[in-house]
Amino acid sequence: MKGKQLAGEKAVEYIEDGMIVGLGTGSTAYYAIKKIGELVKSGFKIKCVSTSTSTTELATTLGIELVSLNDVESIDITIDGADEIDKNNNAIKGGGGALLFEKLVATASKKVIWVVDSSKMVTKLGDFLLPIEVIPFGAKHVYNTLEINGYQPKFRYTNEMLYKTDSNNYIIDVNISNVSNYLQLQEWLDSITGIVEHGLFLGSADMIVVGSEDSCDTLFV
Ligand SMILES: O=C[C@H](O)[C@H](O)[C@H](O)COP(=O)(O)O
Repeated sequence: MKGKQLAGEKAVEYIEDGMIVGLGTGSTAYYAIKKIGELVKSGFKIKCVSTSTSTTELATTLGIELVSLNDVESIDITIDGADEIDKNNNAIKGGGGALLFEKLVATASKKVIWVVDSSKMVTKLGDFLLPIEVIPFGAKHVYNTLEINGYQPKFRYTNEMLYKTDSNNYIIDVNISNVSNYLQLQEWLDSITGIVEHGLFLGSADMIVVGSEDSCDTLFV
């Protein structure tokens, strides 16, 4: 827990007064958002774009001004978590189901900082299942395609109900531990009708802040 806090809070040091800031989702981004709340209380004038309803709720309680992604030209800096990051700066994201908005916000950002504890840094992606967001219509057919191709798909459930994203889509989690060419996998997933987005974020961060028990390292990538 300490590593997440150290990383989340460290990344906030890169925010300057007047910036437009992308707010990630999850238990590490949580610490960054709390710290941003303190900046706002101290007088910083920043506007933020949220990546999920849970982040919107947190930011609102902290008095952070939120704007729609549609209402900004670009985002100066985004701070977001990740589920796994390999040595080539490729990540799996979406454990919390926010991958679609997170990818849209990251794409619109001039600088992206991933904040993680050291357990998220891996040699190879794939211990964590890759989340794939699919529209409900025909979702079983997308599932079948993933299954036939060996990805051991699992529909995500919460409280015994199919999990629904903020866009009311389903998540299918797949096993990519046998994959070595992520670019090829990305291209293939992007080509499947019914897949809205997936949690492969290939080389899309500018900086990674890795927290451990008592310190954190900043990697510029
Ligand atoms: O959908 C959720 C996001 O991609 C999170 O940033 C990711 O799952 C990491 O979350 P946490 O910091 O809670 O481990």
